[in-house]
Amino acid sequence: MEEDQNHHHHQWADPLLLTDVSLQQRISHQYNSQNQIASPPRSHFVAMADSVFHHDPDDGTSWQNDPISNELVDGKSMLGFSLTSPDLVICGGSPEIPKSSYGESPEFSERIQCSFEVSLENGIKGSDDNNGSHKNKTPSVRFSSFNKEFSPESSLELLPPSTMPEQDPVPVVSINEDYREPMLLEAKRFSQLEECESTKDSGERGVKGDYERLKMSYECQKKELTEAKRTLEELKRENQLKNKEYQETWKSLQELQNELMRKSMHVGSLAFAIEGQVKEKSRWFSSLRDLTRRLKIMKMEHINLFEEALAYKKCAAEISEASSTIQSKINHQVQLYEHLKIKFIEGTKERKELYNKVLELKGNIRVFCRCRPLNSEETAAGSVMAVDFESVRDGELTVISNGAPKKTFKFDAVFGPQADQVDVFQDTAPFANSVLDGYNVCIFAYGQTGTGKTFTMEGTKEARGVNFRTLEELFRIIKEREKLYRYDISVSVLEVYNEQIRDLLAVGSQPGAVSKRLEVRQAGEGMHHVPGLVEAHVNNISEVWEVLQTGSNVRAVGSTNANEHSSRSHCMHCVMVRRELVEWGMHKEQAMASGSSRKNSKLTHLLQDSLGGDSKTLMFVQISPNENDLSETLCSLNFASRVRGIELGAAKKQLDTSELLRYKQMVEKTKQELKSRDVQSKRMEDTIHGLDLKLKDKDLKIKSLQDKVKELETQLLVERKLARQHVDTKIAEQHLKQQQQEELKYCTIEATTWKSFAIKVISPIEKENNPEMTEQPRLPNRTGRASLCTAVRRIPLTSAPRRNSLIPLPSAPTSAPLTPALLPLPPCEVDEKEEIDECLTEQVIHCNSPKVIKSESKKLSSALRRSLQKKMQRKSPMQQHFRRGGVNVGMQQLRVSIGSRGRMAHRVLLGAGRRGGTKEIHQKQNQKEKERGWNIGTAGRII
Ligand SMILES: Nc1ncnc2c1ncn2[C@@H]1O[C@H](COP(=O)(O)OP(=O)(O)OP(=O)(O)O)[C@@H](O)[C@H]1O
Repeated sequence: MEEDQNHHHHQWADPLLLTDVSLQQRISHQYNSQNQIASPPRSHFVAMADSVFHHDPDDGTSWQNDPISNELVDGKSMLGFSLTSPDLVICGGSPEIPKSSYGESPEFSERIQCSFEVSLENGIKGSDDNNGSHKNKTPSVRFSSFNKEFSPESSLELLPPSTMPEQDPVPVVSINEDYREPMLLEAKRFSQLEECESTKDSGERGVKGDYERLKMSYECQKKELTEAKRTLEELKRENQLKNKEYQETWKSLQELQNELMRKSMHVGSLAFAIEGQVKEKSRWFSSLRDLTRRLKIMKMEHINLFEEALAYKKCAAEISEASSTIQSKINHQVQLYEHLKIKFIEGTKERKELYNKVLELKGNIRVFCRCRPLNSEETAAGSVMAVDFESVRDGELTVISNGAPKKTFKFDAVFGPQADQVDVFQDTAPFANSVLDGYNVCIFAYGQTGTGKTFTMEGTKEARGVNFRTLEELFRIIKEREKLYRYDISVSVLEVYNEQIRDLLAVGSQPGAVSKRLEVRQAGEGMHHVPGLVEAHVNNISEVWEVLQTGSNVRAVGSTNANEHSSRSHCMHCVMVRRELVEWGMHKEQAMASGSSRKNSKLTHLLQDSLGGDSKTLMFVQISPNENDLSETLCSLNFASRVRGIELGAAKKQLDTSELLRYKQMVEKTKQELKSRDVQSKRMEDTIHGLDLKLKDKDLKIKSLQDKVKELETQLLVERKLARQHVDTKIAEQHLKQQQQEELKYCTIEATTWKSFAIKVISPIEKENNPEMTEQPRLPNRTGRASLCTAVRRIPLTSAPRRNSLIPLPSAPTSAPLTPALLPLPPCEVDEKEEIDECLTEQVIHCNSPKVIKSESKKLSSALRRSLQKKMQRKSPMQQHFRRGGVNVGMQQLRVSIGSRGRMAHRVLLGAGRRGGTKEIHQKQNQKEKERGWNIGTAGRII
């Protein structure tokens, strides 16, 4: 812009210099030829950069010339200049300035190229006489601006006035440089004329001479005046013409100036717009850089994630391999476990058998003898002890009568008055184990009234009896075996009184109340039971206690001589145990009965199942220590001895103890093995569980990573697409703007009328999305001038060229080379489109370099070709033939013909009329079908 302005300045500065020099010459010439000027312009003219002033030093006034009329405002001078703008200087010219003087100006201006100040104060004839002192001064011209050829000290001076007093001073311009020749020549010519006239005057001194001289002078002046008048007229006319021309030129210049101003403004706005565009472009480039950087980062992340995913896949494969190994080990362990389980079951069975053998060795009916302590009354009465407890050892008991041992009894265990409930139960507990092993167990107490049967079996809250403790032991063992078995325990409490069975758990079973009559029945397998008896399910020992208390509270009680609170009845607690093997789901039902009993047929009937077969029986024979009860005691002990003696076979007792020991060792060994196997199996299960959890965690991680990779890929694709669209749009806009700028640059400034027309702007993106838009006819390119003020902007239809660094949309689907033979085929089906779409997607994702774009384009073309070939192959030759021949063939329309082997097959009946088309076409088609191995015309061919 600055250069342009300088250019314009130089271009328009020349007329200023031209005018100034011409003015200078004209002034010199005028004062030499006509010394008498009516109103001598004793003044100096100053030509400055922006205006020309006429200055009168006498009154100090200055006038500026009228730029339009080129006349001074007060009419004192005809000379003037106009400077309408800093760039444009228009010369008005004076009527006295001949045209020829303008011809010299360019050279002079070229040489000088400066503005200057002219001072003519002392060199003009007719100046004010009162200011004679000014005549001695030297007119001078001062330069105000110079190029490199002039130094700032350069000056242009007028010559000093003539020494002849009678003659008018002749202002002579002298220039102290070589550029003053034109002015010096003019001054020389004037001085020669002056010399000639002075010589003539010196020869004639007389009146005649004066007359003649005056006459000649008059004639001469007259002629000169006439000539001057004529010249003046011509100059006036010329001045008018010049004025007219000047006005036209002035108007033109004003228009041009206006146009220039508009253009300057337009250029300024364009510069502003360009600056904005440059900023926008830089912003977009920075955005693009940022996007590229992010893309790189995302690529790196993608690569890292991909590698991580691969590592995880590898890890998953390893885990899978480990899992399969573990699974095989588990299977092996499971097999081992099954084997051990079988062994365990066998061992358990063996243990049970051995245990039973041990019990059998000990006796299926075991008899414990328990003697209560003397009560307070007996002690107070000074009762004597009839039993010698000091000599009690190994189950032997000696009855004393009158201070001497009367009879010794031997039982499985003997508990004296000091033995508490815990001691008694220690030997009773193994029967609880037998109950859970599936044996019928019967525990009952037998004895005289008041000897402690109820105390032993039920006990008190502070000293729980055998019933409670046995059930407690049952629950303890159930807890131990809960992994192997599930047990269900129910309790029934009944009373046998006066040969009647009473359910103590039934509602309304209060003493004396009328209750439902219960009877003992025999089941199908010979088992005896009481139909309608309440069975209370118990899950823990507290429920057991409640049930026992309920039954105990409703027992029929009375008083005897020996027992103030005698129960007066037989009470029986039946505990039903149902066992279920956890894995096998087997069900077994067996029972335990306990009670306190007297000899009674009903009771015997009830205990029939528990007293025979495989059942185990424990009898507590309760005795009184009082010597007064000796006969009753001996009776009970004798009965118990018989019971024990009857059940214990002598042969069994004689079994070898070493064999029993060996069996015991085997049982212990099996138990240890089972325990260790259990621990091992548990460890393996825990390990497998932990590995399963790890595997699941890894699977979840892999899945989340895969999802993340997919998400990143999708995001990358979207961002690439957006960036590509954005950059394409911006490049297209940039391209359009550049083209407009180029058009503006090269357009000429001329007034031109345009017939405006609308051009639809098609962006590259629209063109991609609507390919048919590209097929619109292109308007012809305009040639010639361009108007700056057209109503519609001219926008080229050609889209901006793509950059290779960006991702171009593939144009293969429309530009793929299709051979004429392929063109008539119908468009691709959905699967082929999908294939192409896949190619496109793949291309969009991966093509980021020209090589890749080229290869992807090739891939796309080949995919298209493949899809079209598939399309051709998919249509069978027969179908193609029918399609080309114009025959509509469906399976229902085909006739079935019999082949050579008599098989039914579809046969095509093609009449010449149905095939359609000409014979030539038919022959060609036949030829093609033959080439493909099809012979439609063969009759009986199996299709
Ligand atoms: N081993 C013992 N230690 C302390 N006290 C006992 C013992 N045995 C019995 N007794 C007490 O003897 C009394 C009578 O006992 P219990 O009622 O159990 O006899 P019983 O045989 O059930 O009588 P019945 O046949 O008449 O019902 C009770 O007060 C009981 O507390």
